[in-house]
Amino acid sequence: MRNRITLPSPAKLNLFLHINGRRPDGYHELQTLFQFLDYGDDLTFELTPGTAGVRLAGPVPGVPDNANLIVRAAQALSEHADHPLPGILIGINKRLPMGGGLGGGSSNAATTLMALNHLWQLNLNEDTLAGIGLTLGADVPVFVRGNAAFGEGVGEILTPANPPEDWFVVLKPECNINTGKIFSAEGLTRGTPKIKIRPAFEGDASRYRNDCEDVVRKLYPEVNQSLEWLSQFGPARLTGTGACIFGRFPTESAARIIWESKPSGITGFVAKGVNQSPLHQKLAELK
Ligand SMILES: C[C@](O)(CO)[C@H](O)COP(=O)(O)OP(=O)(O)OC[C@H]1O[C@@H](n2ccc(N)nc2=O)[C@H](O)[C@@H]1O
Ligand SMILES: Nc1ncnc2c1ncn2[C@@H]1O[C@H](COP(=O)(O)OP(=O)(O)OP(=O)(O)O)[C@@H](O)[C@H]1O
Repeated sequence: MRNRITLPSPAKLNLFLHINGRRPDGYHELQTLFQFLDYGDDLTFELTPGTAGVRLAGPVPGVPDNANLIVRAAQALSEHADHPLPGILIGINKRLPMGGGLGGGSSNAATTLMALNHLWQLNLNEDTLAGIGLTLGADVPVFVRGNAAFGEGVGEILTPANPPEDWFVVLKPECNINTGKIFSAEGLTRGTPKIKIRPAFEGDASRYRNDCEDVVRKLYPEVNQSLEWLSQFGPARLTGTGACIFGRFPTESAARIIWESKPSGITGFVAKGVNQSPLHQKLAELK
């Protein structure tokens, strides 16, 4: 049994995102296709016997520790313990932009649930962890399950999928977008009819679309400009509610050529789409 583990906390892309309607509680019914990227944050978990509680080695800028999804995930998990828990120190190597639509905070929460379930020897099953995750954010369950998936409901009803594992150029226009603001925007496309998602969409990237894109382009000219630039080289899409956008390429070298020519001032990265989460790959190696 190790006392210290470092685990990946990968990004996700919404390869497509349809909004089918609004529920009475204000949340939106979605259909989406999630894929992971082999790029993300790293979290280090260290048991500190003789102490109690959860501490972060350093703060996430702009996020008070008690609002950090890592701390909230650890607290939610600790309520399922039937034995005293040793203290834990968590280090964060943050690479994913916040408010980027890459699910960074949700992914951090899922990595924390998986890591502490192991280190605290709670033996909770995946269904229980995904259920705890959903109380923290709509995107947490897919990171707990670890398979590329069609998502329905608010993204928690998941059917494993196998989209092509292409390479992506991910660009982060210079703005942060609040998910709640986009979902409450007046002109948001909310009435896309539900599709039978399984066979038709998985491999047909030409049909991918994101219903948040029109509203985000109008509210954030930086996103509009970046989409216009990237779509010169093929279809470019928004992930989640933005601000990040992505273009897909069949090889790493094709993606890197476009990356090298990006306009100055835009940040981002090149990464491979993967259908098994890097978190689950690492956990399988540790077993
Ligand atoms: C856009 C996606 O990233 C697609 O994967 C997710 O649906 C967003 O997931 P998330 O960031 O975990 O979102 P949450 O933290 O659960 O929700 C933030 C806010 O967005 C709105 N929200 C979110 C998800 C959803 N299906 N309908 C909504 O209306 C709600 O006002 C909510 O208070
Ligand atoms: N550990 C964390 N890492 C990043 N953000 C966090 C964390 N904990 C709490 N947050 C809060 O969550 C907000 C959303 O962060 P996140 O990185 O998940 O955005 P996102 O990529 O747009 O997510 P999504 O795709 O789920 O909308 C941040 O603006 C921040 O206030």
